[in-house]
Amino acid sequence: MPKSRKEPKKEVPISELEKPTFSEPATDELPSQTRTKKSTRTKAESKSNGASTSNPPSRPSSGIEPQFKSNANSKPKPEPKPKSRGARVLYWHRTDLRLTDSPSLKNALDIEDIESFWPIWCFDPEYVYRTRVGVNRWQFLLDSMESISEEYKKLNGNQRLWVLRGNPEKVIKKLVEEWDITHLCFEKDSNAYSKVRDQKIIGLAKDLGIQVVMTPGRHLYDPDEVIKRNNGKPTMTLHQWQAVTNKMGEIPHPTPAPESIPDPGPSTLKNDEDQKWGEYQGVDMNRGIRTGTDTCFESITGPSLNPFSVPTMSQMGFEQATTTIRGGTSDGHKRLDLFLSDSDKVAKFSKPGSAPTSLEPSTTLLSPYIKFGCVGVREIWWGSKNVVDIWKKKGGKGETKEPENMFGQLQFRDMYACAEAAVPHFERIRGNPVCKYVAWSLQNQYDSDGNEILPRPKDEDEIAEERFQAWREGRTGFPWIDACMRQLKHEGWIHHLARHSVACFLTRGQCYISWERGMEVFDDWLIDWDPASNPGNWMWLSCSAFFSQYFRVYGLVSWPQRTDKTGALVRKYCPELKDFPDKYIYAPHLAPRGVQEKANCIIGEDYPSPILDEQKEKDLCIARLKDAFSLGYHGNDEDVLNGTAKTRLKELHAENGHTHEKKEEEDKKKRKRDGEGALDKFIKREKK
Ligand SMILES: Cc1cc2nc3c(=O)[nH]c(=O)nc-3n(C[C@H](O)[C@H](O)[C@H](O)COP(=O)(O)OP(=O)(O)OC[C@H]3O[C@@H](n4cnc5c(N)ncnc54)[C@H](O)[C@@H]3O)c2cc1C
Repeated sequence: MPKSRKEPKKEVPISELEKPTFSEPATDELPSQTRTKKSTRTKAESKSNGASTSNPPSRPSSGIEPQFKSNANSKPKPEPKPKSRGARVLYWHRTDLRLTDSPSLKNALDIEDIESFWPIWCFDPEYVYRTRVGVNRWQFLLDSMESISEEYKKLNGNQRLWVLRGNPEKVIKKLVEEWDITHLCFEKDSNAYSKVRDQKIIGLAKDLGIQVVMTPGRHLYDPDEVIKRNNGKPTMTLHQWQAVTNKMGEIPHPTPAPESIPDPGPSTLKNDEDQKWGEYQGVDMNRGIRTGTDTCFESITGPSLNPFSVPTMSQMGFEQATTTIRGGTSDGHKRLDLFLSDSDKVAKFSKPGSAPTSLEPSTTLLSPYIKFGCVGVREIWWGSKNVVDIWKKKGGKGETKEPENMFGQLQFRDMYACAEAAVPHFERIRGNPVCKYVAWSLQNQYDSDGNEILPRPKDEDEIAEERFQAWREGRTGFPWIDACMRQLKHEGWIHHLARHSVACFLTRGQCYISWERGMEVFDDWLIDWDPASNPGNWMWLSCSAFFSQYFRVYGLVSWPQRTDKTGALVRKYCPELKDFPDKYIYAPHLAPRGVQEKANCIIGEDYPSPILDEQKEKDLCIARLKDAFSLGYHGNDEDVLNGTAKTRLKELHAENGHTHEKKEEEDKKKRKRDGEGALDKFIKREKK
């Protein structure tokens, strides 16, 4: 019997948090503060920097004195400070793994009279087990954590990224109690999951009597503010987003990176032996890539020989990554600098004009660095703006405009964020008010309580299931699709227009399979996966929302040929086809047997025959989408929720002859009319 998906997070009973503890030996000698920032900013000024704060600081009475030890180079040991004076700040890195362009970090460092400061990362078992993340994204995250840790060390030899393991509520409670925390600061996120989590954290902070400073900074404008100004509605077009944000003033300039970081306070934590830091009840969504034992959660601080360290892939039980794209704020900034160093490229950046077929990325490849907050969006925006302004001053002409230029790209990202934050169930069809209803094959199924049924029951549509697997594994028999899917799996990134191609093919182009299934594969494999951009773009490509020209379908041969007639990407990712002549590289099944033999690749044996008839399926898909648009259902309509919409739509397809059977019949008639087979044609031609 398939089980229903567990709803997020189980509350941890307080009793469990208060079990007896034992002490772990101290590992670090802590020097005195190298910098205690005395901010002259008032609280009102801090707020005007976008931060929202909760609860005035009130010192928790844990009875633990701050531990200050002298620096080897410094003079006499300072007297231990009496409690309840300076601020003891936890800076919680979640969506930002950078020091530059971080209004949130700036607000944290601007807190008056900082006594101790810990930049932390909290590995949440919910994230580690419940979220689909492939090996390449894991590796990218770990790289990015290492990279920011190095940046902290450069600013203050006593600092690092303090990596903790466990449910954030449990971990934060423990840190507040043991490290005597007064402030918890983090970058605000606006997506549905983060909001629920943040409310819990804010409630916890209130109970613990600490102040929360939550600052937006992940987008050009705070999505919640944009939605508020849009009367609570999502922005469903770039034009809508621009109309609202045009009245919100200039995009803020990036805040400078800090020049120094205060010292941390104590660097030890008691390990509660019986505390289950990795407690999680549900399906491990990453079990497919977890080939080893996960030792990440054995204690809150990680391995005793290297406490608070960034875990390795093997400590998390994961296989090695395959991607060549490595994470980190340092690499991200190198990539940004490289882009900005070519002013012509920046000024004339044109997304539709870039090549999905090129072996080296023809766009910036900044998306994974933006996703993990290794690079700030305002740095890209203002960096590009300055370059274009100087270029124009020097006489440059013919710059590209929105939406195809770099500014348009960043705006699209914000537009999706402002849609996701305002739309319930943005990541699925059922219950999603902006998603048009199409009777796709392999849609998610739900039990009577509305919970998704997982693991998925076998779908009755076996052909669709086979097509889906072939698409996922890059063996559709269409080299362009297969090369893109294999590149995606291997590298965790493909060009935007390659994503268009594979998404269109899977959904409204040919396969007629639910975008939810394709989105899930991207959830697994993309290193730049984003909870707004991924479902948003899948809805766009499947004409479920944002875009509706369902009759415009990407050709499986003509489209890649537009930018590369030689098929370089196919030759790289489908090496079995590498010796085909250019003429057949995107359609090797059309090559005569002799050509196949010469290329050492027989279609149907060494490389699959096409899984479907491109044109026939395209016609059928367009016809069905037309039917769906005529009924005009959306994911939250009662008829969709109770299943009537699916039945009505299927009846309409049958009435209009938009079924495989009818199409087959028509084709047969047509063949008869035109003459069947090669011989008939030959006779006809002779008669002429
Ligand atoms: C089906 C599908 C799924 C996608 N899933 C994601 C995703 O999970 N995460 C993600 O970041 N992008 C996603 N995209 C959007 C886009 O493909 C990538 O942002 C882009 O290809 C990243 O490459 P780049 O950094 O070189 O982009 P560039 O062209 O250099 O653009 C710069 C930045 O602008 C933003 N951007 C550009 N286009 C888009 C867009 N259409 N939507 C949202 N942001 C955009 C990205 O942050 C990108 O890094 C998806 C697109 C499709 C068609």
